[in-house]
Amino acid sequence: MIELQGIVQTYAGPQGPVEALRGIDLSVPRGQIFGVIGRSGAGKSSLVRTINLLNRPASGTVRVDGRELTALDPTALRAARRDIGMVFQHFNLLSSRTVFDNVALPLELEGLRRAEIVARVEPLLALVGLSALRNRYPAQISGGQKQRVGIARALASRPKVLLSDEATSSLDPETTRSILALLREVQRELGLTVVLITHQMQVIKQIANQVAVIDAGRIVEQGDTLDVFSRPQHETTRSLLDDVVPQELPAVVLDRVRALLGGVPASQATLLRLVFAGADSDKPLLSDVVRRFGVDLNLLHGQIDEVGGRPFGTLAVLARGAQDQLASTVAHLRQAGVLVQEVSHV
Ligand SMILES: Nc1ncnc2c1ncn2[C@@H]1O[C@H](COP(=O)(O)OP(=O)(O)OP(=O)(O)O)[C@@H](O)[C@H]1O
Repeated sequence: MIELQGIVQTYAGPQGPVEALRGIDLSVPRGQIFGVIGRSGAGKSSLVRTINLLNRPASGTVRVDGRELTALDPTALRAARRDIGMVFQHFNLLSSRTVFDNVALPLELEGLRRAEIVARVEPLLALVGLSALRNRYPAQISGGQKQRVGIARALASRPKVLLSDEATSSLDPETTRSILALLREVQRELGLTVVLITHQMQVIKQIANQVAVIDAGRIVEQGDTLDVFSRPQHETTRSLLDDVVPQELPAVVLDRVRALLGGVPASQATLLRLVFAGADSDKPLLSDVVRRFGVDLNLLHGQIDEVGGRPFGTLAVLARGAQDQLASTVAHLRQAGVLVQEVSHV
């Protein structure tokens, strides 16, 4: 649905040119919620604004729904942009217009008649849960409600693509959850393709089917969100993930392991970090290995969660038994689809 090829973006900075994007290739399939995560200054805003050419890249091509936007003249580009809605961190509402009139604005600019505008805006206000607040002004509603207005306005032109530039970054955690749930609902209901940029892994975890990690103007890792959460490859990904899925065991757990291991020969115990992702997390695998191989298991630490709506869990387990029992345990878990890491630095 969205194809970026060889995107380079350079700004004139006070100390010379700033290379914000250094050759980005990205392919976003139709109907996905595609998250782009990176630290401050990594190039996220530059990237998302390239998709609707709010930022025209120095080089590279942008294709949306089969049309090469970078090749269109200004009139054709204006028309093509109606297929691409955008939601902003600071909402960008007009303070002198009511909720209804903010949502209606893009339709007025398109030249639609009042009756058509009313027919489009009413259901959108219902969809975002704001029908009752239609006559309020932005100063009279909360941050979360403002973002609902922003989402309804972005949907007014019936876009196929919705871009979200840090849409939840200035909201509290609970409001963030409700706005992300709304984005997911409208994505499903309208069959949209959503590209969402964020610096919070929590946002990716809650909503994205696929994720790309951007670092210093380059995509350093991308894939299915559950795969990236299970097997992060790049240091930046691991460090961003640490907030929601601790990559190392806490010191207090390692202390407990040392206490449990007192006097046990090294060959007869192993500390395992297990990652359960997707359907595999439903199987009774741990009781299974205890029964089959006669190992002892101590559950030390863990969390069970959801990533992009699918089950995801990590567990730290101390397994004790004879060498062959331990080897069979690890092999069995791996065969069942569990990612098993043997932690050696205890
Ligand atoms: N208009 C501009 N002029 C000069 N430099 C810019 C401009 N816009 C962005 N930059 C620089 O380009 C780089 C990427 O910026 P960008 O805003 O895309 O990053 P970001 O990941 O969105 O950061 P943040 O999360 O802080 O908004 C940064 O080094 C930034 O300072």
